[in-house]
Amino acid sequence: MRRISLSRYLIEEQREKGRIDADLRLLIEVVARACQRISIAIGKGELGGVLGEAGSDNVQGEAQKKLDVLANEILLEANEWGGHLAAMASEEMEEPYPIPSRFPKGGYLLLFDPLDGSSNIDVNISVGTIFSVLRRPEGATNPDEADFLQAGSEQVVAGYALYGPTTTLALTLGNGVALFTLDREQGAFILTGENLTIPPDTREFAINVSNQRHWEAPMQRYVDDLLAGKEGPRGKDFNMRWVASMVADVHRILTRGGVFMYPLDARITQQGGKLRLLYEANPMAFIVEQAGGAASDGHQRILDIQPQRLHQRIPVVLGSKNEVETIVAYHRAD
Ligand SMILES: O=P(O)(O)OC[C@H]1O[C@](O)(COP(=O)(O)O)[C@@H](O)[C@@H]1O
Ligand SMILES: [Mg+2]
Ligand SMILES: [Mg+2]
Repeated sequence: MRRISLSRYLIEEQREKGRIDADLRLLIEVVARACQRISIAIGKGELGGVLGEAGSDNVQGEAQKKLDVLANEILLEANEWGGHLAAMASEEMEEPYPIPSRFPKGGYLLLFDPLDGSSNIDVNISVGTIFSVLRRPEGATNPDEADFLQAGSEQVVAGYALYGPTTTLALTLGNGVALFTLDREQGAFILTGENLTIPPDTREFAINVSNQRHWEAPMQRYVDDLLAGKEGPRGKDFNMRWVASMVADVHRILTRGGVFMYPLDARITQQGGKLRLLYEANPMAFIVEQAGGAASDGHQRILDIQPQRLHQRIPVVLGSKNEVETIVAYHRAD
């Protein structure tokens, strides 16, 4: 079997297929290397002193874990000097991070959720990193918040690393989704899947049902109908999974189908939802669509939403296409 490393895959994408330029190739390589470092830190767990609270809050008022802070620093440090970026934005930082003036600047913007699934860190359950790449708008030499407010359909690259029993990297350059597995001995990501495809139909859903009483009526009705199984209006039994790490739940869907939902909740109406549009919903929506799935906020395609704020949150429904369409139909009927 041909062993294709991420580096070789990217060089072929650049040289033979002309899909990416040298800066984008460097950017993806650097992010992947940062994810390897994060994977190593997570693997050390208690022995590396990386578990527990950092003792600070992020911009969303959430208590930061040591690993939230560490993963953020690793990504910033790895990406600031290569000359491929104009600025970065992170779930963990209030303002965009400008490239320090001592380094050259490039034509791309990088956005990330450095550590997704924070509540799972201390209990040794899979967590991840999610990233998204946009073009720097023309003339934006020192990009500010407004320059990051681009619809998800403008993303040029999106991906995630999943730190599970194995560390995997899912990547889309806008032409399907490829999957890489970290070879820990070699220190390299190796191609282990191409053109990942999410089956259009499913019998598996992922949602935090403990919030049911706070959801809007269409979502309550939909989940009631799933739980009614064979005897209910759907006429079939459904299985449920909820890792509480979006990366892990989305990865399962990419592997065997399913639908993932984090709906609006009466307690968080003000903030618009739980998940972040720019760091979580958009990159995952891009990946899922590239694998033949769909992603909606219940009413419209996530990738069409024009962001208003850097840390905007939205409801998320994504996964198997026909099931996402069914959920949208429940919302339409309301
Ligand atoms: O704890 P809950 O309410 O089930 O929420 C779980 C969701 O929150 C998240 O952990 C939010 O992401 P962060 O850990 O990056 O804040 C998602 O990964 C996950 O799907
Ligand atoms: Mg997250
Ligand atoms: Mg996070």
